[in-house]
Amino acid sequence: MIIPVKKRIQIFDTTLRDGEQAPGASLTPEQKIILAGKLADLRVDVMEPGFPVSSPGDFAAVETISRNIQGVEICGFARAVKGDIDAAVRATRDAARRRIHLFISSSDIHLRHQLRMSRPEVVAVAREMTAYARQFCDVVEFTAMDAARTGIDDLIEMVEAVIEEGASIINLPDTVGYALPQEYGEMFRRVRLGARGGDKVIYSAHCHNDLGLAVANSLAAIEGGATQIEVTVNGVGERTGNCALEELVMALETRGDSIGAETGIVLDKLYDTSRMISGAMHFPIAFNKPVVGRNAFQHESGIHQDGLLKDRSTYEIMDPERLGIPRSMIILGKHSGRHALKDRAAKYGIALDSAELDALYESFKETADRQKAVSDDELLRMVSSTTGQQAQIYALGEVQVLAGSAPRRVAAVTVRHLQSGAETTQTSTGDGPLEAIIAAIGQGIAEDIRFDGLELHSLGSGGNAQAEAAVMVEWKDTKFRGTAIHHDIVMAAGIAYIAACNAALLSESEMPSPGSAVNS
Ligand SMILES: CC(=O)SCCNC(=O)CCNC(=O)[C@H](O)C(C)(C)COP(=O)(O)OP(=O)(O)OC[C@H]1O[C@@H](n2cnc3c(N)ncnc32)[C@H](O)[C@@H]1OP(=O)(O)O
Ligand SMILES: CC(C)C(=O)C(=O)O
Repeated sequence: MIIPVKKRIQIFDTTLRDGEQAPGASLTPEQKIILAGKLADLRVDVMEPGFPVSSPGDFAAVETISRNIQGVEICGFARAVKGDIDAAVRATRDAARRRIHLFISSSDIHLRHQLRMSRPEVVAVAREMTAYARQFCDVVEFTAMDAARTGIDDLIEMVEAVIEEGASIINLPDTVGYALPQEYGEMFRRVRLGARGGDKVIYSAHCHNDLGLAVANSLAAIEGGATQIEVTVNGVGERTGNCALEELVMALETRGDSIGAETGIVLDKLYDTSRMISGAMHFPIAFNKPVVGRNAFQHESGIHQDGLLKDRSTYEIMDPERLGIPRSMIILGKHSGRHALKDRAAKYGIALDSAELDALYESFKETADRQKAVSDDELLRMVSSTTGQQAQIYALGEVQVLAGSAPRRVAAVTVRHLQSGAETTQTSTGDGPLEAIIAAIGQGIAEDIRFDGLELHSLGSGGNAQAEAAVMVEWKDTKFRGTAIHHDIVMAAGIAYIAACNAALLSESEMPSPGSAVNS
């Protein structure tokens, strides 16, 4: 069998430059330095950590990243202005591999209204500044800003001029997210074939998402001959953002057979990197965001759940574990069916015959009709009341939490061991109320179960708002998860913690094997 060779696409990450230009996304130099390390671990090929002339902080960030981050080419961004180029050259001086990225507009709209220069003047500046940058740096990337709205002959004229002066990477951006895939790909083909020297340079695409086409346009550029794609993590960037790194990478990974291209990105770091960028920028990730959104691998509909339980490929085109996402998740809610209920109960070691399952299903649907989702804890209580089977080992009794301006928060909880009837009351403190309740419950659980993390989401808003908590624990080298929903965020976390401990302990019970360790 002949395996076709895939084109290697260079990933040029501009999260810390164009990504940071999104209103509200500004990062401190310290944050940029940490995030640059994460991007290097992700193995982006080129990193643009800032715009050195734009502020002393950005200069310092690019300078420190150039000195300390290894294994990635560092790019200094500059207008076609000597002062910008000088700053970019100085800031990237200590990088093991570097490039200067300079840009000037090419479209009539920008020439007339922004630069207020004639075309011959702009081409002359592009030429002169490319030659100037080449004096200091062997690798110069030139961007014809607003290329996608530029007449093809004008674009070719500018590209030929900068190639003559030594630019070896030509970026043709869709600066305002205006292009359609077919025309964007065609622009690359025409410049590549039409410009003198156009066959000797690397082509780069840089797409904005104003019409939701940034990824599609980037893929079209690859078809048109681009071998470098400029991206940002989570698609952050000016206005509606840039081509999202994780979406482009996974499109190539999933459909590389058809596109014939691949990247060097370390897939299992995608999710963590996405969360770090989201946290640092304070930009939440939409639930339905491709690849890294909360719902990307969560399923609530019975028919989909049934298919997934039989074989994941029925409704998932990517394997979440390859992306560093723990697993696909089955969420129990009003659209769920018997297969999912039976499977969830089995994961807690509870076998249900068909009459018990029918009774549970009826009670479940009544509850699910009134709320967004049904937590494991609620399900286990329904199992106990509908089947008489003891489906819980521990239960949370009285809870009191003191929060306020005092430096430490205090929690007192009663934990009941349902089988023995034993009860213990524990008190603990923490920097926040969540930390305090988690510590107090941990003291009340006799077994050595390690708390391994908490996720909180808000369900709804206003008077109906509820908190959904998911707690991960580790028991005998295996991870377990418990979820709970409550109007009180602290209670949601506490109940979810107990549910996770129950999941761990029930996995060892006499009842039939709970199947896979990390339960859905
Ligand atoms: C599509 C993009 O993402 S482009 C990058 C956009 N990013 C940013 O602007 C973020 C950082 N920017 C900044 O900190 C500031 O805008 C600076 C430091 C770059 C410039 O600040 P100022 O000198 O005060 O100029 P200001 O931003 O108000 O105006 C931009 C000037 O640059 C000119 N200009 C814009 N692009 C270019 C270019 N590629 N090459 C040369 N000149 C340019 C404009 O015509 C304008 O010139 P004018 O003063 O003669 O009218
Ligand atoms: C200047 C280039 C690289 C850019 O950010 C754009 O065109 O959006």
